[in-house]
Amino acid sequence: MTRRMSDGATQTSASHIAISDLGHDLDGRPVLEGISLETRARRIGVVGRNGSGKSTLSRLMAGLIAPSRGSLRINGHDLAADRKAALREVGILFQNPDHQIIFPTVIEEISFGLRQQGMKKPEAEAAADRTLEQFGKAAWRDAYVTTLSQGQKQLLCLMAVSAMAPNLLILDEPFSGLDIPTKAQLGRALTLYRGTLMQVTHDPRELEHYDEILWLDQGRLRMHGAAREVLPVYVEEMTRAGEADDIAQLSP
Ligand SMILES: Nc1ncnc2c1ncn2[C@@H]1O[C@H](COP(=O)(O)OP(=O)(O)OP(=O)(O)O)[C@@H](O)[C@H]1O
Repeated sequence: MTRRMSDGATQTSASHIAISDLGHDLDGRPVLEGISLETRARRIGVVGRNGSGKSTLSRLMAGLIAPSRGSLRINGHDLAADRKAALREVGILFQNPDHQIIFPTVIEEISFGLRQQGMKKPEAEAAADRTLEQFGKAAWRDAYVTTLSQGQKQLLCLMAVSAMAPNLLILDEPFSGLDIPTKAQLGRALTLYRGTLMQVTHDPRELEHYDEILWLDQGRLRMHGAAREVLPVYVEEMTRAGEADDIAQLSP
């Protein structure tokens, strides 16, 4: 549950994710099927090959789309049906920050989500200023977004979702395309986050210190367990697949 403290700052805590027999169709074709899991882990990695359904699962978890079958609850809420709960419970970061940023300046962008959560403009700007301070980026306040690099835009998106203090933060490959130092700096910023983090990535090295891994394979949950159990099996299978030539196969 998110709690607002006396100084106006918010505190987040770990989330309870409960998924039962979840299935989802896109263009009349099942892209997720028979997914059931329950977890209260704080750091969850999602792996799987291209097209295995990772982004679709992320969007379902964030309540951006409703499942075709089964149920999905975050801290007891059906987020696709309850947009107010979704704004409070979940934040999502996508791969391309340009798809996420809508305002011309940094302070407007960070304040927007807070206003969506019901804050008045001065209160939202004060909370946005606190977030900028926490990240050591107070100097960015009035900067135009167009002057930021891709990594800086991604950090802005991270600050904007962090300001909303969601209990579940979903990262859908936000670090692909960033250089190594920028990745490291964003990674450090994430360690400040106290809620549940779910990160989609193709790079198992990013998940070594995570608690649990979900491995999706052709829309099904192939494995769910501790990182030390799942990652070695996943890496071995991906290495084997890399030695084959299944990229040559076209879908019917
Ligand atoms: N808008 C859409 N309409 C129809 N099919 C879609 C749509 N978006 C995705 N798909 C299909 O759904 C399946 C799962 O896609 P999804 O993007 O969830 O996989 P992914 O694991 O995130 O892939 P990647 O690693 O390439 O990002 C794929 O077969 C994809 O082609």
